[in-house]
Amino acid sequence: MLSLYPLQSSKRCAVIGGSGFLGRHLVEKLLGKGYTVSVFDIRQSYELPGVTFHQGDLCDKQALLTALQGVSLVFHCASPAPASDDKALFQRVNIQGTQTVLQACTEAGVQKVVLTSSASVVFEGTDIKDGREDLPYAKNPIDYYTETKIEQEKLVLKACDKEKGLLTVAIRPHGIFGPRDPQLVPILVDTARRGNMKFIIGDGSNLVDFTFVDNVVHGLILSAESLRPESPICGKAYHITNDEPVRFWDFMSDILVGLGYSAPRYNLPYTLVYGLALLLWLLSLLLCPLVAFKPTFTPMRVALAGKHHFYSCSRAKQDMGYKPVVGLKDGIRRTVESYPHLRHGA
Ligand SMILES: NC(=O)C1=CN([C@@H]2O[C@H](COP(=O)(O)OP(=O)(O)OC[C@H]3O[C@@H](n4cnc5c(N)ncnc54)[C@H](OP(=O)(O)O)[C@@H]3O)[C@@H](O)[C@H]2O)C=CC1
Ligand SMILES: CC(C)CCC[C@@H](C)[C@H]1CC[C@H]2C3=C(CC[C@]12C)[C@@]1(C)CCC(=O)C[C@@H]1CC3
Repeated sequence: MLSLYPLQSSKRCAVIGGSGFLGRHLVEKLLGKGYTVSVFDIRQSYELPGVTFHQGDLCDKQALLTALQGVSLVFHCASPAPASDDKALFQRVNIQGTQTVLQACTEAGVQKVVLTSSASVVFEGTDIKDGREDLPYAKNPIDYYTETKIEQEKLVLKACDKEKGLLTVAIRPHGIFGPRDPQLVPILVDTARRGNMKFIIGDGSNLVDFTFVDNVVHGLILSAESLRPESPICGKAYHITNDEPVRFWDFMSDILVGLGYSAPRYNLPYTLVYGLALLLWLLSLLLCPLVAFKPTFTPMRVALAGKHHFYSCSRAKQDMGYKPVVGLKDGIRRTVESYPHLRHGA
């Protein structure tokens, strides 16, 4: 029963991965809503009044237990970056580490766990249009990141147990963007600066979701505040997007042009680029003991750039009243303005 730990304040929470892009936006919003926040992360990237930092690896249960003292709500937003492509690291952090997080939460008397999963858990490199949460998990995940995010989500949802007093939910955002994002805009600009953003992969008509970070934060907090024993959201996964599918290449062009770069113009056949990306990836695996090179166009990125992948968030609308708080155009404008150092010529 939830009354097992009555002394814990419902406004005291922990954000695991709170030094990262999404985690820090979440922490800032939580503070604004009157929460007291403990951040647990492998690194400390900022200081803020009202935040206690605990630096440590989430695979270390003792370190977690210290950070979770008196905490009733945990947001789990930590993961190695997809670009690392390090199988052992993903398994250790996303699978074993998540098991450790769940054990520590149980031992510390935490009542609610909100996982940041990913809509990619159902993406296998083929088109997804208006995908709902009942789509099966990818049988052939396209990379180790996706493979371990699937196992992580399963673990967290299975841990939901009203009798034991632990409620869990998984939020699945897609293509998060916004100020301070270390992936999407920096990789895009780096590729453009090297002269490799001239081409459109496929015919350019594929629709995808990109989600402004504030909308993800809104979905995370909404789910935490809706998570009660009688709520329909217990033990379930929810897509959280901007609910405005956009052509992948229009979105990329808006960011590039906004930052003073040219939009890609020439089309290349999807299968050709995907085949080349696969070949390069295999080569990088074979040659890694001799030379370390990381291809920009990985099979996952090519699939994301050339296929439809947009998701329905009607379940989140229905069960928790979710509605995006920032529109796509506004999100793109705010993002572009936040990267003066990445502008062309800067
Ligand atoms: N960005 C996106 O488009 C999407 C992200 N997600 C999910 O959202 C979550 C947040 O992603 P995002 O903010 O983009 O990622 P970031 O890399 O910016 O944030 C993740 C944070 O977790 C930290 N971390 C990594 N390993 C450990 C560990 N062993 N112990 C403690 N902390 C650790 C990272 O540190 P360090 O940087 O040193 O590794 C980083 O500070 C992730 O779970 C991701 O899978 C889901 C869908 C889309
Ligand atoms: C070089 C270009 C073809 C593409 C540059 C932009 C990409 C770096 C990004 C476009 C879609 C993004 C995306 C993710 C990471 C960055 C992109 C590939 C995720 C894989 C991040 C983690 C997730 O859970 C899913 C995301 C899907 C979209």
